[in-house]
Amino acid sequence: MRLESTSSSPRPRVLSTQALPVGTRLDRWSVARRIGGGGNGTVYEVRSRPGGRSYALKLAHAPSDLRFQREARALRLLRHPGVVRLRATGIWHTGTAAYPYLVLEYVRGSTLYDWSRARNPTARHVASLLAQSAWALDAAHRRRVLHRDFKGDNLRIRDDGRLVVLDWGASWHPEASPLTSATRLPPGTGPYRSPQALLWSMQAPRQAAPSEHYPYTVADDLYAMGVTFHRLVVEQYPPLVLQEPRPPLASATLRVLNPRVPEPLARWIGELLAFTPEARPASAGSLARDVHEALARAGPAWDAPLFDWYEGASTATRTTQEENGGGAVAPGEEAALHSARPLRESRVQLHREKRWRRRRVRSEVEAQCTTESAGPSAQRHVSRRIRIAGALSLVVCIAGALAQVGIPPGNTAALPAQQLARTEGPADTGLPATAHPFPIAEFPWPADAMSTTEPHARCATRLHHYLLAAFSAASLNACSGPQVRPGPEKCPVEALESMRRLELPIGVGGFIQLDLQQPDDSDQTNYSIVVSDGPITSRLDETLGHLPTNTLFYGRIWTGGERIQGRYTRVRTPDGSEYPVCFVLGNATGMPKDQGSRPGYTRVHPWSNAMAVDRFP
Ligand SMILES: Nc1ncnc2c1ncn2[C@@H]1O[C@H](COP(=O)(O)OP(=O)(O)OP(=O)(O)O)[C@@H](O)[C@H]1O
Repeated sequence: MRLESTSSSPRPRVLSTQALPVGTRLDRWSVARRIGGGGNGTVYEVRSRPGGRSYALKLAHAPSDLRFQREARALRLLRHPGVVRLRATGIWHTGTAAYPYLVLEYVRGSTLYDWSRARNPTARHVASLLAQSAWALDAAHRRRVLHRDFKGDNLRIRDDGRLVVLDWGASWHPEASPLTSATRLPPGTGPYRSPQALLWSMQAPRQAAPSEHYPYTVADDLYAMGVTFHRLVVEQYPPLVLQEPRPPLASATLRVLNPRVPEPLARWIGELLAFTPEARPASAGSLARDVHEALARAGPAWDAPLFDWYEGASTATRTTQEENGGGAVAPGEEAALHSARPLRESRVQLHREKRWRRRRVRSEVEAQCTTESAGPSAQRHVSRRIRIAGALSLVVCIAGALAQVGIPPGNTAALPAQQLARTEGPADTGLPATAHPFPIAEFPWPADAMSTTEPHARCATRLHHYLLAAFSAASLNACSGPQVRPGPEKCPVEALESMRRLELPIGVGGFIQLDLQQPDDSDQTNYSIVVSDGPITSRLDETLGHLPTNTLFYGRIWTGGERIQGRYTRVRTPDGSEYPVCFVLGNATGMPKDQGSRPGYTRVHPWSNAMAVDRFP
């Protein structure tokens, strides 16, 4: 890889890996600005072409830094909305040194503590973030990945309130390359270390062999989470404890420091900070579920700002943020008008988007239901004899399908609609029906739109919906099973033209939520949803060319082969504009099926990529 200038202007002079000049090129990535630096690397905002999408490129300070390899491997194991996504890796060769780098999704927003200072959050906000970070850690722990440097500085809060865990360079996972460390404690940050880690490091020089390392566990990550949220709600670290305190650090103590912290929130934090690992929550997931359930019942006390420094602000000190309902700010931290305005605008935009989603998603479901129930006119006027034949086929199909999923045909009447839905609902996973990775108040999708169990107002019930769909399929296909994907096809000229105008070059890929009609439970269990042949609506989860986040992709999937194939031919942006496009699901070879798939029952990860193509394979 060469280091070069982006233009014909003189090549930028590189002074240090920690201060690359704007315009420096690392492979195809061009530096747009320096975001910040940590102990091991410097993070730059980069683009692969002018005006293109931003990424965060993290360049190692030390040549051949093994942490980068470790971070890349951990991130490849984790695909979760609460975990920063890895786009690419590379090595910058300069002189005789080779500096590894990672290209990550660029997470707009601010770090947890900055976010809190600028916003004076409510207990509900904080609990929502506690649940989100717990879901993200739980997803990692299920994959046997330990973060080992969990702290507020490594959490970024997006503008829409979603939390992303960054900096997995210190993480541990079964295939991690070993990090040599003089201290023998894993890399991490002092105040976030558990009492066990501190005690071990104090005693280790006498007791342990030089090669012995501290046995870091899930309980250490949970303790670090407790420290993070303790600092967040009382603006100080918890006391250093090296022997079990009597009485234990009670939630009451925390509430003395900040009486606005509701008892359950103080209790959760207290439990995370329990001296003995056994007294901490059994898992990050169990904590997340508790928080989520409590939030669903939380009263108005949870909606008051957590800090009182905003109270009593005279109108003279009120800022644009306050005037526009954006919440108060700390004395001395009032946002200047020039930054308050974008803040306000982004909030207004968020509201608009929420409203749009509510309408759009509803109309989406309605449209699909209407199409399926009404069907093409040929079907509507189908003769009585064909209906009878169709009904008979339907019975055979349902019996066949039930046999495939192991449900005795005689029991269909007793089946709740949820069990006939395509997704495995929380009941299948042993989770409470209310469980969701993001508390309802914070998750940008309306609960009704994402639910597979709630019948839609105009779509009688899921059962009805599926019966109608099955009836249509049975009538038309005579129970033909998975449909055959059509052969290769050129992308129509108008689609190529609109992709050119939308700056979607062939080969560019975007991150999508595969099936809009299924809840995003990706972090709860085994990362799978169940899909079947037919139309599909996916949601773009990032900006791609001129397509904004939340653009809908309309297409069709086929599940009959080794891999799932999908073609998208139309997109609709949040402002309602539609464009013809040609995108495939995954890449030219499709998308892998998850374990447990069998004919007629295809499990997949709920998140995937869609790639622009000039011909469908
Ligand atoms: N993907 C990202 N998107 C946006 N900002 C990011 C991203 N990754 C890191 N940053 C920001 O870049 C800055 C430096 O990152 P970071 O501290 O993680 O570097 P580091 O070398 O890993 O630090 P350390 O290992 O010492 O914690 C921080 O402000 C962080 O919030």
